[in-house]
Amino acid sequence: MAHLRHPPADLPRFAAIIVAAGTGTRAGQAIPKQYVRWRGKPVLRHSAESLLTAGAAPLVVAIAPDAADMAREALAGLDSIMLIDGGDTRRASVSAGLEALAIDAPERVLIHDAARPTLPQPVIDRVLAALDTYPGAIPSLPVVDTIARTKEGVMTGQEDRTTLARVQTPQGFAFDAILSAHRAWDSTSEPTDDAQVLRANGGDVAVVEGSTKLAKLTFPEDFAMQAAPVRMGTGFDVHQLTEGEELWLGGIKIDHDKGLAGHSDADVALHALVDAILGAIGNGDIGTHFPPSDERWRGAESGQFLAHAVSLAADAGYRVGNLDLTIICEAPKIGPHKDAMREKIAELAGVQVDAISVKATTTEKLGFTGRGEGIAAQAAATLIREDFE
Ligand SMILES: Nc1ccn([C@@H]2O[C@H](COP(=O)(O)OP(=O)(O)OP(=O)(O)O)[C@@H](O)[C@H]2O)c(=O)n1
Ligand SMILES: C[C@](O)(CO)[C@H](O)COP(=O)(O)O
Repeated sequence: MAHLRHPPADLPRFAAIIVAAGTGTRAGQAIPKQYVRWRGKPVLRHSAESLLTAGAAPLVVAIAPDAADMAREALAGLDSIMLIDGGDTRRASVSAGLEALAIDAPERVLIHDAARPTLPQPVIDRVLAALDTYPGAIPSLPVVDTIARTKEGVMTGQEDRTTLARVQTPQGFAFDAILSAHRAWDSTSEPTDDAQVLRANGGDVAVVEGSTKLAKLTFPEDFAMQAAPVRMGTGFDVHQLTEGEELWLGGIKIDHDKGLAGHSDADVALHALVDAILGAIGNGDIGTHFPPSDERWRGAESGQFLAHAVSLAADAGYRVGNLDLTIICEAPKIGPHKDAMREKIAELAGVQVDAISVKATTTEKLGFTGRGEGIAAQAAATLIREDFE
């Protein structure tokens, strides 16, 4: 496994360290979490492949000494990998990786948690680009929740979240700067990341945009979403037909004597599709993400709701497989508009038109749809795990 190769000339040159020597105690899996199969392959292999594809050479992987067989199996067939023994803490594992690289020191190094399997190339690019200016760079996400200070179960204050960020890996460094910083660290305390180590030694750290896809697998529930290669969800919605409103259905404006009433454009068909997608990823419903109490969504085009649901599915590791929609009304006639709706929905969902079905039915003049008081829609969605062929 120690066949080192150089990256193609057009790729940025850097070394990388993946720290994979932890026990994964909080994840509660039968084996350390970095060796658990996740989205088709061991957790560790995902980011190893991403870093190698991005041009990391060599890629040092710090493992627990008793996990060598699992590590070799997880990384089988990958070139440019150096397996080394990690330490008792994350810091010690990183230090061991840096010392292994110091023998033939690279200019730059990325340090990454094995526990963050999905590593988008644009994040690597942003971190490396920041190293042109700074000795350190970290990907981060904004804090979206209120951050409270607490004592004995009672809130005692709050932080100004606009000054805070959630820090991820890979963290990038000028190699000599991070090696010196680790060597100088006072080992009576443990840093939670390497940016702290660099800053403690006087190095500036740039903050670049991270990715929700980089989420760390920490607890058992973080593994829950990964099991199924295909997930399905259903959605249902109703809006009232009233005079003086435009009629939007399936992303298409239809000439009709009445339109649907609602906080947004009231496109009942797209709303049912949004709920079907959110249902498939277990992420609430349209009201959770676009509450009617929020003035931003007054009169909003529902196409943006569908596009957002698709992006949430992508964040969870899924793409749309197919969408099946049934519109329930006496009028207008849906048939003449079906193809336009299919095309619009396919565009919003990022799939081919043949993955979209639009059907319509009446309720034989029964009930509120039969009396023309409203339109209902129901939908089913399948989502396919991104790595599933
Ligand atoms: N002695 C250690 C401890 C942690 N890590 C690595 O540091 C990363 C981030 O740590 P964390 O998610 O906390 O992993 P664990 O320490 O394994 O988890 P836990 O705290 O639940 O045991 C992981 O990829 C982990 O393998 C490491 O290389 N060496
Ligand atoms: C390095 C890190 O992933 C940055 O967010 C994080 O600090 C690791 O913490 P852990 O407790 O070792 O998981």
